[in-house]
Amino acid sequence: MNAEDRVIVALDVPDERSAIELVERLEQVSFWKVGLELFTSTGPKILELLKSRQKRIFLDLKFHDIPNTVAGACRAASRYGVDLLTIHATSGKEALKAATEAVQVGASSAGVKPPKLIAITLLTSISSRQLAFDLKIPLELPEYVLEMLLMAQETGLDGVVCSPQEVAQLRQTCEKDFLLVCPGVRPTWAAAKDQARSLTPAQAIAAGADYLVIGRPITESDNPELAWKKICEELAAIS
Ligand SMILES: O=c1ccn([C@@H]2O[C@H](COP(=O)(O)O)[C@@H](O)[C@H]2O)c(=O)[nH]1
Repeated sequence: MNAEDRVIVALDVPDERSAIELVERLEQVSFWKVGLELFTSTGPKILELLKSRQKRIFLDLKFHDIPNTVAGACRAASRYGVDLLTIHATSGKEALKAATEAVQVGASSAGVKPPKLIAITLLTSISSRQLAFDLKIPLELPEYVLEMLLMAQETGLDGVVCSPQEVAQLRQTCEKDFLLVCPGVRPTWAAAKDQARSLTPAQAIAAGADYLVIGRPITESDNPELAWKKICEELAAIS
């Protein structure tokens, strides 16, 4: 895979028009992430628009609910023929198992390939301090993230979302084909904003990430084409 095929750009915009404008500007981007804002605004139409342009799609709806409800949501989402789909690991083992089965059922009922189902371990906006003091989790952050990964592995998921800071440690615990997808990626020239556990694109890939999710450093740049080009050049330099 080319280095640039490992970059998923987060299409965090408010409506269909802004989304299409960006997709047309960044013609070379082959993998787009549709998240809560855009999907809530446009519904599944945005997925059809991306598919008609032969783009791969990460549908990042971060399901978090009881087993029966996440299973229903995963069945429905898997009918769209997307490539990646997310659920929170904190939904629990029963919900993760139910979701794993549901993606197969949903995809086969629509005659499409099932999405890779990946679990959010710990949002990349959460720091060690917040984990301890706000969420009251009595584990060190790397240990907590590892526990979430082990639960995802045990319940048959295809991978996890984690911060680039945990990737090297997690890679040692999982098979090569278990996906490690990293948001919280920041080139040296971009502001961290609300991301608490970041590394640069080159550092994240070198640490073992399969995919990087990058949004605002590209989409909020005055020159998104140049931002994309700089990230691709940074990755090409290490491959
Ligand atoms: O732990 C997580 C899970 C998902 N995200 C999503 O990734 C992008 C990151 O966007 P930036 O603009 O590069 O910060 C965004 O859509 C999040 O919803 C995450 O950041 N952390």
